[in-house]
Amino acid sequence: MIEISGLSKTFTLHNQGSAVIRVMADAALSVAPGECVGLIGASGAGKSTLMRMVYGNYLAATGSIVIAGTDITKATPREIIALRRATLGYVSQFLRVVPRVPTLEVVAEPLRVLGHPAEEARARAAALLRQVNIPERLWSLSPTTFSGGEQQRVNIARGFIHPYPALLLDEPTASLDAANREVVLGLIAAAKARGAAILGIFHDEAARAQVCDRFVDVTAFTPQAAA
Ligand SMILES: Nc1ncnc2c1ncn2[C@@H]1O[C@H](COP(=O)(O)OP(=O)(O)OP(=O)(O)O)[C@@H](O)[C@H]1O
Repeated sequence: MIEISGLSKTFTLHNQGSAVIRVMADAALSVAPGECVGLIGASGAGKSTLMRMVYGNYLAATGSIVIAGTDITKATPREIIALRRATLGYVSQFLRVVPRVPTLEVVAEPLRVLGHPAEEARARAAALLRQVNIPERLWSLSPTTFSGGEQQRVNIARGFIHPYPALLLDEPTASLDAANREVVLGLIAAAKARGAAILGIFHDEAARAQVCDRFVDVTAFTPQAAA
């Protein structure tokens, strides 16, 4: 479902004499349907950079990232948007939303843009918000004033509302208490059971041991190690 090969990345620092730094060389990994692969490696090894390339936010210098048949390194912006709508979900640590949109609508939105009727999308959003323990009195408010943990749970509800075939998770349990952490690990397990291919960064070792089937150490892709 996710096939990465020969992937390398350089950053050009335009404000520092156009210095070019190589941060990744010849990265390769694959994630099969129903599998959760955890990215590990020291701070600065390139985990976030790799995730951003898979989501299409960072350009690759060389190589390919094929997701459900589309090579995101060569896709047009329109193709990337279509892939993100239907196929490739992403749950980041932080919620970014348009101000003043109620929480229920924020969570329902991914289904709305896929053409699901408003009532169905809202019902599904309500069920997920209940599951991640966001009190109903908050659903009509914008999540911008919510606590860190509440915002993260809204983000998780939004990220799991559509059954994406491929899912990227960046620290999905970072600011959660033990009970909510278990809820999120349950959502991840359910996504795997329905066949999602999941690539994640989890600093929480117990969480990653519980949901990951295997790990890829990105240190192996740093240019020094590859040289
Ligand atoms: N936008 C950028 N411009 C220049 N260098 C960058 C940029 N983003 C990342 N880097 C560099 O790429 C390398 C990998 O960073 P990255 O954030 O991917 O590491 P990480 O493994 O996710 O670290 P952490 O666990 O601390 O989040 C680092 O040396 C970093 O300085």
